[in-house]
Amino acid sequence: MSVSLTLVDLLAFNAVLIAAIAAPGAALLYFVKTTVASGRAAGIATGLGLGTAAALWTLAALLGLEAVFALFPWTYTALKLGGAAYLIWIAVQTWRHARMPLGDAPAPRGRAVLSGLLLNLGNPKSMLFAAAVIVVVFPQGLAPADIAVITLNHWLLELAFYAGFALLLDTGPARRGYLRLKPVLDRVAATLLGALGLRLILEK
Ligand SMILES: NC(=[NH2+])NCCC[C@H](N)C(=O)O
Repeated sequence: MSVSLTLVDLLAFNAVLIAAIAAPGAALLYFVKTTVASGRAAGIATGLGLGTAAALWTLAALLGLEAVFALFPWTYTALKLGGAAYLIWIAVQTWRHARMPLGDAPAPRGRAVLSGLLLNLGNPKSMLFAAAVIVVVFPQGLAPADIAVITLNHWLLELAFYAGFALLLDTGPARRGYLRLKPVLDRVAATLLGALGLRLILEK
């Protein structure tokens, strides 16, 4: 027999999720950098990619797919190494372009969506995190409709968070400050992204 999802369950899930999205990490750093450098449309597109990947990890966890990681640990390792390589690649590109002025042409949005998607798909910890939260927050035996509601809720929350944050960040002073300090800020961002990539490789 399936039990039903309550509003309280969803609110609890959303509270944990907001804390996770807002916690500083590679995704947040990349989102902030893209928004300040390329504007709100590019930021929102990046958030769309990040949020879609994160919601897919939650869907996977709701379907119990973390068992795949337990059965075939190499799938986890492969995803993690792919994610790490991608982060390090972004870090190298960011470092190399640090001294270049920003072009007037805004970054293509399709690319921003794809970057966000790849960045969070290469973070298999997302699924383990979602699985752990789901076990605590939701009752056992969710119906397919509940699974759809939770996934859609997660996706919309991600979009709302990144869109709202992009609007807050994309201001004249933030952009002028960034442009003035671009060579330094890009290298700091590149170093942090590279370090996060290395940490992914080294951690158990
Ligand atoms: N729901 C998410 N967007 N999760 C991934 C992001 C985790 C963390 N905020 C980071 O910046 O790396």
